Amino acid sequence: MKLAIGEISYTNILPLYYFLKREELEEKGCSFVPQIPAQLNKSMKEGSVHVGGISSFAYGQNPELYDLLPDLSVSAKGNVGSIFLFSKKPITELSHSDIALTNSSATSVHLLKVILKEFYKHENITYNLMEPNGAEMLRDHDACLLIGDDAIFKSWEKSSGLYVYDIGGLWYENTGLPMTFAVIAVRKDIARKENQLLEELYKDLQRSKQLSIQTNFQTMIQEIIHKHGGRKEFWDHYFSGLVYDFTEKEKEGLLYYYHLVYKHRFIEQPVKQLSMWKKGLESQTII
Ligand SMILES: C=C(O[C@@H]1C=C(C(=O)O)C=C[C@H]1O)C(=O)O
Repeated sequence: MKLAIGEISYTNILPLYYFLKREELEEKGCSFVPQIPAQLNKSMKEGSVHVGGISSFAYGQNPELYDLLPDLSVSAKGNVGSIFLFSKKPITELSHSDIALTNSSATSVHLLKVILKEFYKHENITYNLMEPNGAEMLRDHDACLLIGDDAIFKSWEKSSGLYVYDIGGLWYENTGLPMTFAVIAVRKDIARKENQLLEELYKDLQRSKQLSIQTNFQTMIQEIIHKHGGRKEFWDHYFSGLVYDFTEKEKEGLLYYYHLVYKHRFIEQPVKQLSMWKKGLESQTII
């Protein structure tokens, strides 16, 4: 296997993958590995997956292992629409509470911890990682955090008197910055060995992103409705809130996130630079 490509198994990343020429890539030695973010983070670190979307938090834990593919990310400037805290109490009253966290995430669980500590000054919160099942999580906890399709489906349930907070929105209100939830990373060892194939994949990811945007996500949305249900207006609104670029502004937001997760010691080393992959060359570190 030349290139094992990780594919986050949530709807949010689909625009980057939907129009890939999968068969051509497979003929050239690529394979696709669909997994939830927490599994992909692990597979990339261990080396069984070589390139693809991972939690931006996972890059921050091991920046020495990866380069980031330029102009690609899963980000939001404000509400993200699929990362929610469902709470029995208002968010201002969560000190001394018990919160269940989905075990599928890395970025959002730490983002929530940072928001509650840094911006709300909450103390003594107990966090428990659990399978992403909202009803189970809320049985013995004051609140639960869900991400991806699990969060979307839970948000469709009839209102049950819960307070619902969009974590991307809370980040933006407090920082004025976008938040990058997933980056597209490549292991540095593979980037050197498989540079040409990587270039082809990169071009194809860019093409998929462009086609998705040009077609207003419509072909993709038809298929999503068939698979998951939901109204066209819901999905139109969802994709209009997601950002697939990785400009200086997203980088600024991400570096500020790394600053805060380091400040609260969720990562061991500060991350002040991002190492970007560059076609045909050694990676470049940018500030
Ligand atoms: C936008 C989202 O971002 C996801 C959140 C992740 C995390 O919290 O680790 C990882 C990958 C992203 O696909 C989402 O959950 O819908």
